[in-house]
Amino acid sequence: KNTPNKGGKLSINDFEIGRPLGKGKFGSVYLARTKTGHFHCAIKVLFKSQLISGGVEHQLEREIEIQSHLQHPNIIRLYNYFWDAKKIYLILEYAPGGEMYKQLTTQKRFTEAMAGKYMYEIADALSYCHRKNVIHRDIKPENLLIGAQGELKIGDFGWSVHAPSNKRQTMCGTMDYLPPEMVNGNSHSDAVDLWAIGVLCYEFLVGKPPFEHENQADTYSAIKAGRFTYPDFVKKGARDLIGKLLVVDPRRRCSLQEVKDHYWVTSMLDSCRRAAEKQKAERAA
Ligand SMILES: CC(C)n1nc(-c2ccc(NC(=O)/C=C/C(=O)c3ccc(F)c(C(F)(F)F)c3)cc2)c2c(N)ncnc21
Repeated sequence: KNTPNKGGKLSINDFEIGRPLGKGKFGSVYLARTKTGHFHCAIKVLFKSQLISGGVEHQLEREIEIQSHLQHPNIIRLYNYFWDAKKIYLILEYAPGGEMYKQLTTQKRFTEAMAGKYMYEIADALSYCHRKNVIHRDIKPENLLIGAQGELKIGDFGWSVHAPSNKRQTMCGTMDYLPPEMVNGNSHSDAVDLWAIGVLCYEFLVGKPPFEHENQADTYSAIKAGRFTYPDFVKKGARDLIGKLLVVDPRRRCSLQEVKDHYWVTSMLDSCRRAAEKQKAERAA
């Protein structure tokens, strides 16, 4: 396949750079394509100066190695990387659907069918990561993208070096997605991802996160108490799933497999598939 060759001496000269797709804290992301074969990708340019503060170079390289071995339909692929004197270039799978949070902002909130499908996709991607001993993917709408078929893609922006996404005012350094064990400064396990997708499911359906309050202190105490309410339009199935994820005791949260097998998620997946079949039949007709 004409993807950038692995391990070969790749350089920025092998690519034609297109329009900027956006700016992260550690650098910008551009649409690009390989000169030979016109393979479309996204290139994230990171400034070494901002990344490497004293000998974390090998840690970065090891972590990028881990990330480049993650291959899942709901995780943005890191195809390759290289650097020159000043910059690190990440060659990434391009997500034509753009940012999930922009969709959420324009649509205000997602239908149950979309929210359920996204919950299946993110649970599938995270169980893949956990099997590979990768946790703490920074799960929030800011780090999620949409692929060519409208599928959810986890795009990690500077995975180990958290680039606080300066996308939304409230999101900058937000703690809306922090679980109680982290608010209390306890150690955390992959159960933080379970809490985060509970917050995500709520935000997909309601349009704002469950513990959002005017001031941080109220948000903290609501998170620690696991205290939140549902608007009337949130139906029983969704409440059942969210209620099994937003559990203060990390050991009592339901597993990713239980999310994928949850009756609300499977019924929403079926309705999405039926709708897609119907659309395909109409197009074919
Ligand atoms: C602007 C817009 C919204 N945008 N942004 C993307 C995009 C998607 C994924 C990424 N992924 C990463 O950054 C991954 C980083 C690492 O795995 C990593 C691991 C260890 C490290 F030390 C490091 C290091 F940074 F510290 F080196 C990194 C980045 C941008 C995107 C896209 N793919 N398609 C369309 N639009 C897109």
